[in-house]
Amino acid sequence: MTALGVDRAFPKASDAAAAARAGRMIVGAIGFDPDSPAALFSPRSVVRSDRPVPSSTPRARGISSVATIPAPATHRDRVAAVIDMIDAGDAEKVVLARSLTLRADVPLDPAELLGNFAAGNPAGNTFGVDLSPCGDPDYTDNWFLGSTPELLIRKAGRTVTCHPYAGSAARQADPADDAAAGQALLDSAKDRAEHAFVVDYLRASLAAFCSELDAPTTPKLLSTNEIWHLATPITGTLRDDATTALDLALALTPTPAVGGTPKDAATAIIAKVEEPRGFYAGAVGWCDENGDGEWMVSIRCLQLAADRVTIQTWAGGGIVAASDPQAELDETTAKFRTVLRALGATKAL
Ligand SMILES: C=C(O[C@H]1C=CC=C(C(=O)O)[C@@H]1O)C(=O)O
Repeated sequence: MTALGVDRAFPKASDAAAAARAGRMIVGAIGFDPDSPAALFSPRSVVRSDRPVPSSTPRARGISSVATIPAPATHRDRVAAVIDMIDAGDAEKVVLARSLTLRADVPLDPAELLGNFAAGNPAGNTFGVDLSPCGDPDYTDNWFLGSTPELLIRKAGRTVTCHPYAGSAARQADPADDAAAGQALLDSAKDRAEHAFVVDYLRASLAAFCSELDAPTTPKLLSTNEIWHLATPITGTLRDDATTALDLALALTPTPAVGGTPKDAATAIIAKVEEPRGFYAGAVGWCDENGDGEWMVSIRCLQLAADRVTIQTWAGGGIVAASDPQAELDETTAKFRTVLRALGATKAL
């Protein structure tokens, strides 16, 4: 779907949700903090197509690293501190993230990056959103682009679908090693527990909206080019078809795939421990005039600044009692590869 022109911006997500219920098309991005300004808007026109985003081969763009926030050792320390908090009973799961600031030698074209993301993960959900509608000057003419595997919510008529991902292992170059890494993930009690927090949350949250719900108790093993994941397809039937896709997205985000369990305790810990996430780990998508639509969890993504050479990207991982700080740091490093590949920077870094 391509949305062109801003007819009206809705920096308050609740205003956008009211407009969607009144039959307006809404597209854009919601931040990790639901109270931060949203880049949601009613477009002037929309072009819908069943065809995937055309892919392009990433070209080397002289990408260099400017900053790692926080330093890798600090991320490890934060993971250790959060494990202590979990042991003390403050939360059961907390997703901790870190970010990289990068610089390109030449200005980057958002349309070209979109094609690069599409090429890196054809089965993924490629997105590009102009963040200007949020109204914060820091985001004017900034683009938010990525290729996420994770469907927060899709609504078509009364049918809703979620496809949560949680539990990760890096893909390996050698096919036998790669298959073993996937199998080890599927067999890992720690990763199964980390995944179950997300499915339990969605089951409980969707029960408030759905008359029927199918949420399997056993996850599937799926992969992107870079990562093996545990994932569970969930489907439900809405009780009230006046509920829009945007209502559901706002009710669900952030799930424990990017926040934690319990939700409020985990997000309070994230706010205390981490730098603000901006639009990373929020949601990106659309809701049409009938309330149908699709919202993706905004991970495996970057923010391209108005200068077109400054890039910020994030990667996170779920921390549970059995997590290991070094393994969590390595997991975020592996997750950065989706973005680095789209930037043509895998070798450079
Ligand atoms: C938070 C991210 O991934 C989430 C989605 C899949 C697997 C995850 C994990 O294994 O921790 C995370 O929950 C990210 O990519 O930044």
